[in-house]
Amino acid sequence: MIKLAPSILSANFANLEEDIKQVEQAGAEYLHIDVMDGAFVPSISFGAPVMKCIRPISKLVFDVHLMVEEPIRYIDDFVNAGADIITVHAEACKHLNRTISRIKEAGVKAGVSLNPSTSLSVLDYCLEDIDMVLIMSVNPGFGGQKFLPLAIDKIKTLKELIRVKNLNVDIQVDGGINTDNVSEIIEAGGNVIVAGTAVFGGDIIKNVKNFNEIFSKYQ
Ligand SMILES: O=C(CO)[C@H](O)[C@H](O)COP(=O)(O)O
Repeated sequence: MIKLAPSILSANFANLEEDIKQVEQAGAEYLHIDVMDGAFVPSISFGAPVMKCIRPISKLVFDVHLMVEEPIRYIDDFVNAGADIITVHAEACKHLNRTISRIKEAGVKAGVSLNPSTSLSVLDYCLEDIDMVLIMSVNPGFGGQKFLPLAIDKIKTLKELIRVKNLNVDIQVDGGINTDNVSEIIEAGGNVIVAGTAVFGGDIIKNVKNFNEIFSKYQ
């Protein structure tokens, strides 16, 4: 199943409730929540208190992408604020194994994200323990960047690795995705598609429906 995860980084923060309701009404399944600390990435976005405020207004899967140094420090905060999935960057964790264990002990799904230049080999000793890999197709920190084509081979290789090991791990792809390039990403093996600008820029309901129409060809 291919799923759309609209990234609220590109939503209108003065109108967040309405924007979230629109993506939900239009048929998105996840809400991608980009948390940036101004250290691991240059920007600062928002933290668990904001997420706690939006949790009661939506039944979407809250898919939290922690772009923060040593995310282990914030796992309990985001679990208490209503996260369903917590994804951490391999590059940001001193102790990745411990961080994954902490997420799973807290009762939510665990994801590991890789920057564009990070090798898939960092997954060698954790792929069996996680629910999702997030392949960054831009350098994290900003919405509205151009998709990096190097992600395609990476997705294909990861998909094959998951197949050979007979695992049930989602491949999420994030950055610069729109209705023109999403088919190539799905054909490479991506099944959780993050889109910010291409969802929240313009007519939100129409944008979500356009993505879902493309997804329906692969279901
Ligand atoms: O993680 C991110 C940036 O670090 C964003 O989720 C990502 O860039 C999505 O935005 P867009 O679809 O506009 O590229």
